[in-house]
Amino acid sequence: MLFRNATLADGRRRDVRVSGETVAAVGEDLGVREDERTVDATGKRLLPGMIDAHVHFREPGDSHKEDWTTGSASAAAGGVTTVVDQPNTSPPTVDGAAFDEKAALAADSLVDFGLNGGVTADWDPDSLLDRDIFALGEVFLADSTGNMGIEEPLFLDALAEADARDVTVTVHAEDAGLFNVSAQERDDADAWSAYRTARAEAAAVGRACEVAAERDTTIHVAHTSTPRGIDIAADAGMTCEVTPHHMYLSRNDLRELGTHGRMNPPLRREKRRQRVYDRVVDGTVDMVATDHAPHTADEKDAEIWDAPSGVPGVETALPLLLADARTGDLTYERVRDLTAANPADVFDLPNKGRVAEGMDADLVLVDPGKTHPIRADRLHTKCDWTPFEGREAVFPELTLVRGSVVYERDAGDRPGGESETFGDAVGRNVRTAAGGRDERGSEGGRLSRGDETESIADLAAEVVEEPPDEER
Ligand SMILES: NC(=O)N[C@@H](CC(=O)O)C(=O)O
Ligand SMILES: [Zn+2]
Ligand SMILES: [Zn+2]
Repeated sequence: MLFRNATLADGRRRDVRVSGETVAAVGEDLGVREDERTVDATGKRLLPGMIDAHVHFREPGDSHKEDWTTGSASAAAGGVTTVVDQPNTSPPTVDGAAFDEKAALAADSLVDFGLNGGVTADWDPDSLLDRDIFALGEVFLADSTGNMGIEEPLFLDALAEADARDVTVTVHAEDAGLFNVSAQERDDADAWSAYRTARAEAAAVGRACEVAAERDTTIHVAHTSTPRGIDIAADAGMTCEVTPHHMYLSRNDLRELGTHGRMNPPLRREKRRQRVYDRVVDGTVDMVATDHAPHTADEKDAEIWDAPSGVPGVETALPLLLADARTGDLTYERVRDLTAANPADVFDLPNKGRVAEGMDADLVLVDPGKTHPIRADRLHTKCDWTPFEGREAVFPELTLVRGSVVYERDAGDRPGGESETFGDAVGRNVRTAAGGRDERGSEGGRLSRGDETESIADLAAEVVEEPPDEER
């Protein structure tokens, strides 16, 4: 397959040839071969597929919310070519048998995948870490969907087990001891945000980074939602991700979203949202990951204290970022780094994340000139709703996973329209494909940052003093 005259993330115009599973050549005029499909990419952007390091595809146990077929179709249509599934399924992915059960289900995936291993009192590190897990996590330092919250001693055990086998640990950082219990007297949707305070996140991020640094290891902080949490992780030399809902939605949106806008960590004040967005723009944030957490609309239509936490997002993340690249709020290079190059570096996927010769042909073709409003009924997640209804976004026309077309839409049609087609379930475990954990480099691909870990204890202490409503 040959993409002719495509514009890459850095603005270069190039022909890109795909041969088998990889990018065979990137050049100025590669010449057309008779036996290959040619795509005229003039005026279009050809980007590396998104690596979404945080999704919940709900199998086994909750396939009425999502399954690997619908979740991965949603990913493919949104330009996501690798997903990382989290362990809070039923049963939870905390031992070798549970991992094997999930791995068999993931064979339905249209896109490449990683499967994380979880930590609970019942986990079995020996059998779990013997499998090709992607990372250990998200380790729940407070309860979220699945009630997998653990206490610090178990977290320390998990850090040691993972470090001994060179597995990265990812953390859901909230400190339930700092939740604002007085908010429980309220019954409006905003009460959830008042309850799970910004301070509870910052303190938990600080503490998790501190204990990791003391043990001379690193962690990746999942779904940071506050500027303070991001700064603490970055200053500690750790990595972090931000979700599209924390980039684009704030407590102001809860009037309209109601209980559908409940998630962990919750939506923050508008001022904090802006500062989170600034940190995505300036590169303090390492990656965008969706925390795609589907629940049905029926389930979400409950009292605020009864509704499940989580929103879908895997299909709309890259399209929303590309809409911002169109207006200039983000550069295409930043979008590439946030969605592909950085997750590939942080999680050690050397064949993914860039459009270059020899890399996996995980590619997304978009026409930056064409925006479409996000409509729930045109998305492919089983949960059938979106918190981003009506927002303009730039959807892919073509998505390739290791050279196979997994999603294609006629350039003239709208997303979710008649001319849309999906490919076969070609997805593979990215750890197994790389030859398993033992054969990967021992250094991992963590982004290097200054060694400023001494100040973490101070930062964490400072956070505990901080008044809850201060805008930091
Ligand atoms: N984010 C959420 O609110 N929910 C997630 C769990 C999680 O990531 O904490 C889910 O699995 O539903
Ligand atoms: Zn979480
Ligand atoms: Zn999650």
